[in-house]
Amino acid sequence: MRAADRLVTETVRRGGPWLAVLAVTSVLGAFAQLALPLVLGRTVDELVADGTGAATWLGACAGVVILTVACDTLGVWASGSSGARSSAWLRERVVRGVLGIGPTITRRFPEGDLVTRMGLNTEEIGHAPESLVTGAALVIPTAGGIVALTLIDPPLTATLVVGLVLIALVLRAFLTVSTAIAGDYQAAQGDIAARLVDALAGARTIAAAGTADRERARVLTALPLLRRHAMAMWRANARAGVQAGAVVPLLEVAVLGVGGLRLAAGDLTAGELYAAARYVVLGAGLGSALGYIGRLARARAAAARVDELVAESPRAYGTRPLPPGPGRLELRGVDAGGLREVDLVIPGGQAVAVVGRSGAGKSLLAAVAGRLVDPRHGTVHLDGVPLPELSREALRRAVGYAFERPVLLGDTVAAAIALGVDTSARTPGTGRRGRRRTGEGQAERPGANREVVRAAARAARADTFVRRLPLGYDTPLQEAPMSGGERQRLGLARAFAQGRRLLILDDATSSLDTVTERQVARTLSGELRDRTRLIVTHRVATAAAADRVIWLDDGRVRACGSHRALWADPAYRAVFQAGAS
Ligand SMILES: Nc1ncnc2c1ncn2[C@@H]1O[C@H](COP(=O)(O)OP(=O)(O)OP(=O)(O)O)[C@@H](O)[C@H]1O
Repeated sequence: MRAADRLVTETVRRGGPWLAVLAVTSVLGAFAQLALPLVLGRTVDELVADGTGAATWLGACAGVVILTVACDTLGVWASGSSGARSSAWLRERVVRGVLGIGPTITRRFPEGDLVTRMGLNTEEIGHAPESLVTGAALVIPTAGGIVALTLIDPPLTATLVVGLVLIALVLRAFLTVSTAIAGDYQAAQGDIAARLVDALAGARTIAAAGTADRERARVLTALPLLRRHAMAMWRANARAGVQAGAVVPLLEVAVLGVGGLRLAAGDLTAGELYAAARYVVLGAGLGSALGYIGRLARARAAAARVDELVAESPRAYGTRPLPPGPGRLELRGVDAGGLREVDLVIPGGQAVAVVGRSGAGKSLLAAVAGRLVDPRHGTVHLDGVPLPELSREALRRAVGYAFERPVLLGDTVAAAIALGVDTSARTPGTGRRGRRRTGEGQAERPGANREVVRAAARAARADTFVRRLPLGYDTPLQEAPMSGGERQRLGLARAFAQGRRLLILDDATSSLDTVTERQVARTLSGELRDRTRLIVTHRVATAAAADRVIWLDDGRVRACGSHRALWADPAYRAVFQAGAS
């Protein structure tokens, strides 16, 4: 729990100035509470005596009550604001961290579980500032109670201290137990979210199979567990509440008994006895920290889950730029999960097809070639530079990826294509470069961006259907329902617009009709021929059109050569005849 506690502390510190306001109001409120019995006691004594000073003390009572209410009100505001700031800081950090790790994060954490950790759990940690500061402020009346009782009558203090030790033990045990229960509860929540996200991703399949009921049961598998944890939390709460609550009346009885005897003996005044009874209740008020401790327990449990994300090392980038070169790719002794001992040299400017049966490691090779995945062993060089030594910017500009099922990101169609585009990029096939606006020096020339986007869309044969959309390139993505092939073409356009030296197409033309695929193939071997092209494919025509073919089998390079030469091997032909399955 130590790492989780560190994360909670760090998050609390990010509450900003509102945290200070919360601390001040909590401390002032606590002192006001502490002062109330004193002023009430003095008022009683004045009234019992001649009553001449009673008005002054009544005024003091009113002042203390007003201060208490003001502190409470401002405290609520400050706790909300500091909590919101803390959560916002943590969310920013976690989202940045998770996105910085790259695609491997979803191999460790299911997507729904990730969303729960980044959403619900970070919000729970956001309650920590209030729980910690307000809870800690409860120590003030307790300490004040001890001091005041000591001043009134030292023997009464011993009674209070014994009661406080009992309450502290109850609270400590409650924190430990409820942190564990809250962790189990949150894990069950994550499980439900993970299954739900899977179900939503497969909504079409579920509808087609008519298995919605079965799916509902599968998504809610953890529901009984969730209930059990919730009940356990309530039981722990009730147990601790009863234990801490029982101490207070017992203490009161003990103090009133002892105090009564001392009043009879003339060692205490009636006002002092009244004040002593109030201070005991105030001192034992530590028991009301239960609510704060419950919230703190949930924050700690949530922090343990969020810390697992924060502890994942983000992908490290180097600082080197990419020197001029043709886009030569070299893999040496690469081992990565499903890939073993891969040694390859792909000369710059070649179109290389990657073929093999399903599961042979083609996508993994594509991922390693552009550093979506780092190999466990071995190195990948682009124009002589190991990929991890390249700066993020250099890598992003050099490598463009297109996938079989591209996810389009951005507000509009143009933005989806321009994702990650540097407008100094050369427009595909034109040799022209987009220009930056001079003068201010920061803003890109919008026209340049548009030029790159259009050229890339033309190269991917997407321009015609995009122009037919209601607002053309400015059509919001949500208002542009697209077929699988159209999405693939936008995915291709995005890759063409971005990757200046290496294009990696992972089954990225599989949904295109034959005519469009042929047109894209012509672009690849025509205006894009100056870039190295790594094309994962199941289609024989694509392999035949490539300069050479890498044939993968069970994670290893089985052969590498021209399609024509490889075709002589019946096992190679079988890769296509069997549909690579
Ligand atoms: N990031 C990764 N890290 C480790 N192993 C991986 C990774 N991605 C995939 N694998 C494993 O590598 C093997 C090959 O998967 P890959 O997706 O590369 O096959 P493929 O040849 O592209 O198959 P298909 O033609 O069906 O798409 C699989 O066993 C998979 O579990």
